[in-house]
Amino acid sequence: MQTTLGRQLGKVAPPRSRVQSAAPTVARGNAVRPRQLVVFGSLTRRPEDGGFGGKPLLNSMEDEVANAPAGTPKAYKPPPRDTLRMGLPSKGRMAEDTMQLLKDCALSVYKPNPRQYVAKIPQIPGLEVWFQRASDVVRKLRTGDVDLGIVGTDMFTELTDGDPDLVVCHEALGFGQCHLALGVPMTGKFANVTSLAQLRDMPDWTPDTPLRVVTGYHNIARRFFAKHGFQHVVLLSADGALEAAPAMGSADIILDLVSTGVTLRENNLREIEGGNILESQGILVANRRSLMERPGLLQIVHELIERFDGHLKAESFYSVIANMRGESPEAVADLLLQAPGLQGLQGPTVCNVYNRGPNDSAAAHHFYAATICVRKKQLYGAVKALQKLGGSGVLVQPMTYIFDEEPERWVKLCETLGVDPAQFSNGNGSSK
Ligand SMILES: Nc1ncnc2c1ncn2[C@@H]1O[C@H](COP(=O)(O)OP(=O)(O)OP(=O)(O)O)[C@@H](O)[C@H]1O
Ligand SMILES: O=P(O)(O)OC[C@H]1O[C@H](OP(=O)(O)OP(=O)(O)O)[C@H](O)[C@@H]1O
Ligand SMILES: [Mg+2]
Repeated sequence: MQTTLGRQLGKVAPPRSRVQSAAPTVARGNAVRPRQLVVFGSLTRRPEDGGFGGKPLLNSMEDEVANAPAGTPKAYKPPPRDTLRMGLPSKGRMAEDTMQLLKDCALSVYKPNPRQYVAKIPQIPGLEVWFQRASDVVRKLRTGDVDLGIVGTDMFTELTDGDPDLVVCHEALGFGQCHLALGVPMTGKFANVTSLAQLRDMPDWTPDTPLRVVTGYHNIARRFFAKHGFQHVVLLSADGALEAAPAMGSADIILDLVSTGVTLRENNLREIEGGNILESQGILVANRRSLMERPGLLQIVHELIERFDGHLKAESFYSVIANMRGESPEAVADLLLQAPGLQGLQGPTVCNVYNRGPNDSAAAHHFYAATICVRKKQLYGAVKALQKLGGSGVLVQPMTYIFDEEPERWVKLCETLGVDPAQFSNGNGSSK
């Protein structure tokens, strides 16, 4: 997608003089859409620029579908297959975190060797795992070459543009948390720019000297700047280390992922008010048609949601057992139910402790063991409260899973798809 010039410049933007502004269209991949407000840099090749040797570049139908704007009728149909497929990121932090999540959910991904891109999950026999770059997971979900996938919200939003053929089955997998934001220099002409409105209203931006934004998220950027009334913007491309571009002079500002904020800060950039565009984390996405037409896929999604939710919910709780003095189990339960933070999820479990006094004599006090779930953040307060109520021998254990009767997300997904959740619950699914 880049010209020779782009490659010579190490994939970062061209100097301002080479930027073509005020072009009437914006291109991404092979999709061209008319737009007035935002222009693009000369590094992006348009289909009408022609291909090699002056001949137009030909694209496969699969490629057209993978990169088409949302809502485009899809002519491509994936080759027939009997297997069910899940795409997972093949490298980088998303890959590691995805594998960790599956491991935490007692799902082992069996990959005979590291360079092989297909794997099995023995606990879910009908499902093949295919490792792909995260962006390709999204593209293959769109074409239907994979049925399920785990990616970041950022990538999903950038590449699908609200495509109704894809369905988000789990929107918060608890890893890869970051946000997409503008990074603006702290010094120079930006020294006093602390908000989006101030950035937009700077007199510097004209058709000849547009605001140069370097980003890997052109679709999101185009929508964002148009929505916020920016008149003269040029989007430039780079594959990494974007934070260097303003200091290098090859861009004015950046639009990139931020997590700790260290990279921005170390490159003398800062976020501005109104410049946080999108919150992102790992999500589970499915091809809608696959969900409806491929036998067994919904059962697998049900199982994945149950396992993910069971694990993610458990992560924020401890199981706490305390020996409580009391007249009866009911009296102990009453005591706990009245104390803030000691009710557990649905109420405490209280049972007998068969204790003896010294030398096998009768015990001076009768104890009951009360078990409750306590939020990790509230643990210390809960222990103190238990002690105040006469609790002793307080045991704290990590939780592995908390399974609800039916996860809310699953019920919502069934509603979205117009299917009855009851037909998939309890024993009808794949292996447990
Ligand atoms: N700093 C970050 N903190 C949390 N999540 C991130 C961060 N950077 C990227 N991600 C998530 O990881 C996904 C993949 O990012 P990216 O393509 O940059 O790969 P990577 O894992 O950083 O590896 P590399 O950049 O070396 O290819 C992003 O789409 C985003 O969801
Ligand atoms: O806010 P922080 O915690 O500093 O993280 C933000 C950085 O992380 C990502 O880069 P990555 O490390 O993936 O390097 P890359 O630019 O080569 O992709 C992202 O593109 C930012 O540069
Ligand atoms: Mg990266």
